[in-house]
Amino acid sequence: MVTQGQVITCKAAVAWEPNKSLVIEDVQVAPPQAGEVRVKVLYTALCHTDAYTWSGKDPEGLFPCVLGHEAAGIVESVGEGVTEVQAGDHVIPCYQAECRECKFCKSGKTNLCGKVRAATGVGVMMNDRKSRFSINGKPIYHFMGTSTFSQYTVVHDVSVAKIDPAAPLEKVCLLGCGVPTGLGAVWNTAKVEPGSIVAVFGLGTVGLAVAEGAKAAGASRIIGIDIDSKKFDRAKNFGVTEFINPKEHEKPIQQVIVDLTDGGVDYSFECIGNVSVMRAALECCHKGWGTSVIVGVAASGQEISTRPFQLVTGRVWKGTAFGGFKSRSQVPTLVDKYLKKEIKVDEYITHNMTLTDINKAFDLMHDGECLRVVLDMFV
Ligand SMILES: NC(=O)c1ccc[n+]([C@@H]2O[C@H](COP(=O)([O-])OP(=O)(O)OC[C@H]3O[C@@H](n4cnc5c(N)ncnc54)[C@H](O)[C@@H]3O)[C@@H](O)[C@H]2O)c1
Ligand SMILES: N[C@@H](CCC(=O)N[C@@H](CSCO)C(=O)NCC(=O)O)C(=O)O
Ligand SMILES: [Zn+2]
Ligand SMILES: [Zn+2]
Repeated sequence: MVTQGQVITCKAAVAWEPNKSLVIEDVQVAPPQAGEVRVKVLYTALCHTDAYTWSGKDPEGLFPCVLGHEAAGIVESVGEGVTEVQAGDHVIPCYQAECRECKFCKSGKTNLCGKVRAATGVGVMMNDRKSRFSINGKPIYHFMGTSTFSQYTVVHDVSVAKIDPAAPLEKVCLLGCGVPTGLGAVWNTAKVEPGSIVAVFGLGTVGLAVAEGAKAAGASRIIGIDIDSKKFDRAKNFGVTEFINPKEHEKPIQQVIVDLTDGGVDYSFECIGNVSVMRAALECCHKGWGTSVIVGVAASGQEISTRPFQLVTGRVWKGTAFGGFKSRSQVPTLVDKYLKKEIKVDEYITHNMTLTDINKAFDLMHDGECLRVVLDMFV
């Protein structure tokens, strides 16, 4: 059946209102305009950032919308002027765009890209500032420029990475967010050196990927901190060498870590989204050089604080988006690394479900055993 140039009606999970169950709807997906790509999404995973926006706490959360940003699929058709991908290409949608032309892309200092960010932050496409999703004429907002909880989605051409077709899409969908974020936080943002002592706060997918990245970087000690002690056994397989549960200590966790490490860690990573933990993660760093990287996303209205003296005395506070990876250039390389068994991906997938079960899948994410749930979009 020829779909190119036609409106496609397909199934999507629509968030009509914050915190109300997602509803599987028949949505109309318009053809891609100039500079746009329509993707058949075959597999999507759920990330805690989807749950955060769905909760209503994200200032950029607009409703009704189609959430989802960790996925893999096949290009169905492309709009005018799109040269880097074509129908049939295997791709990973990238919420962090890479145009290679804007001030950010050319700076050599960041992976952030300015080309489409203003549009993706308000749920529309850049060309006409409108959505390509609708239900019987009512527009439904995009999310993060990806909206992968739909069997078909439209993305900007700067927001899609072409990958090796040999890669299993049901696995490499994870390379759209959580795993690269953790690895890149270590390799690109912190640039952890061999022999470093590392603290990882939060042992979910992102924290475990930090541990994996730190192990690969040659860290000598990788201290995992989580309020759920059941996380430790699994975390050992990702490189965590020691475990601390803050609930089992009277002293503040930063003091516990400083005492255990002769003055503090070289690098720490906050992978939870809790501003009190962000403070602890900074303050457990070694005086003079310790660097703390904020990875977790905290809700609107939340603010970080510490004594400025912590920074005056040489600690460095940083943050990372998508682990500092340049998406279109580096996601294909991560896929290749996975194919060469140089990075884990399968190990982060604890559940496989279908699009129709998406609400159950979100419930599962609050279960301590769950890392990533991958949805098969066409079953
Ligand atoms: N910066 C980025 O580009 C980026 C990308 C992906 C995800 N994120 C964010 O990273 C965070 C982590 O994502 P995830 O999927 O790994 O989440 P997750 O919920 O699976 O993991 C969080 C872990 O933190 C633990 N935890 C909760 N409160 C704690 C506390 N007070 N002290 C210690 N441990 C605590 C939980 O038990 C859990 O194991 C989220 O905020 C997500 O939105 C950021
Ligand atoms: N709209 C949110 C922004 C949340 C946020 O920081 N997102 C991360 C990616 S999380 C992926 O799971 C990010 O990349 N930020 C950089 C950017 O959005 O350009 C809010 O305002 O809280
Ligand atoms: Zn994410
Ligand atoms: Zn750019």
